Amino acid sequence: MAKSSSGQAIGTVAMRWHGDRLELLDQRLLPAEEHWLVADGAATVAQCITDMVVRGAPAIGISAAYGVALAAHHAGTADWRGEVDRAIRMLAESRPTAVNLFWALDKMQQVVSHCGTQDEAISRLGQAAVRLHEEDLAANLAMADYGLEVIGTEKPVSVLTHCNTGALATGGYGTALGVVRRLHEQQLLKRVYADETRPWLQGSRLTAWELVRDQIPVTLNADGAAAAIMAAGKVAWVLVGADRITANGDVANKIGTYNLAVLARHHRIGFMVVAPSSTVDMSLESGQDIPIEQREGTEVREIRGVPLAPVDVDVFNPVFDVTPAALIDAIVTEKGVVRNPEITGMKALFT
Ligand SMILES: CSC[C@H]1O[C@H](OP(=O)(O)O)[C@H](O)[C@@H]1O
Repeated sequence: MAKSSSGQAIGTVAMRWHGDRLELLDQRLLPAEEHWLVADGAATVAQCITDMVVRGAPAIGISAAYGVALAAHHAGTADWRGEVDRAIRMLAESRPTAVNLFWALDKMQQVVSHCGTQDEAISRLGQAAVRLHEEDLAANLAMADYGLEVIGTEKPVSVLTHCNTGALATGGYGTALGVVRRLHEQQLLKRVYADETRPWLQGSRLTAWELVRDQIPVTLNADGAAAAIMAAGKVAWVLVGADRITANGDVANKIGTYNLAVLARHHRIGFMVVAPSSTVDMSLESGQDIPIEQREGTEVREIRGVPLAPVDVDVFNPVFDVTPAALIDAIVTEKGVVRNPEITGMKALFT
């Protein structure tokens, strides 16, 4: 396994970087099977992103960065720069919503533009991808502390989460699930209620897997049970991640997040978005400008080939929705917290 800048092996529960290949835990098979795929080129990394072998906004950006490094490593010497440029374009086509992907590719483009030889590109792109990975992990840890500050340390709380925002989705600790881990470490977590998160089931298959594995108290619930959980006063906060945050503080996240924001406001429960600054897109004024990914209808009609609906029924399957800033109590980034983003937008932290 390749070494980080501190000389430590760089890897997480979901990805392992070796310099000439990237190993990815196939998240489509969890929790039943822990199977690793080996990506030895940018095309394989791009396909793994599209097919959601690896998913989660920060993890998408990190794996794409490694994909660019692989493109330099395996390029023919004649046109190595052209091959790297084509790899960047291919990776940019892999999924449309998580801005972390485009943020990471832009970082890698800047690095390669300063490289004169292929050897230099191989070395500097590999170092840049590792650095981007390490910085995301550091951001996770900083956000966990900010999230704890927002929630407070007076008494233990229970929270509700949606989708998966843990080590599987990031550089290795988690965004919203990083706050959960910090609460647990500080004996300030009573329980996590984890939405199963239809249709791809990131909650039941991934979040429950992570939390059970880490012995963090978790109760899995159907998405439709979230309202009853809130009405029963079982949770004090809803904690979610993000795939893109626009200048006015609107947030694109997993489909069903908007539902939770409306419910949380109705029940006077805190609604917190936790996302690194690589998720903030100041070039977009509001959430209506965010491209929302539509995926295949089979993801709703069936599970692993088992039909759950008539094979020819029409399906509406946007995999993200947009929560307006007015419904968000705090947006936690590694640079600090934006409280009541409806008032200031993100310009308080991002100029
Ligand atoms: C910290 S992960 C952020 C975000 O990404 C997930 O989407 P997907 O599983 O489709 O990649 C989900 O929206 C998470 O909240």
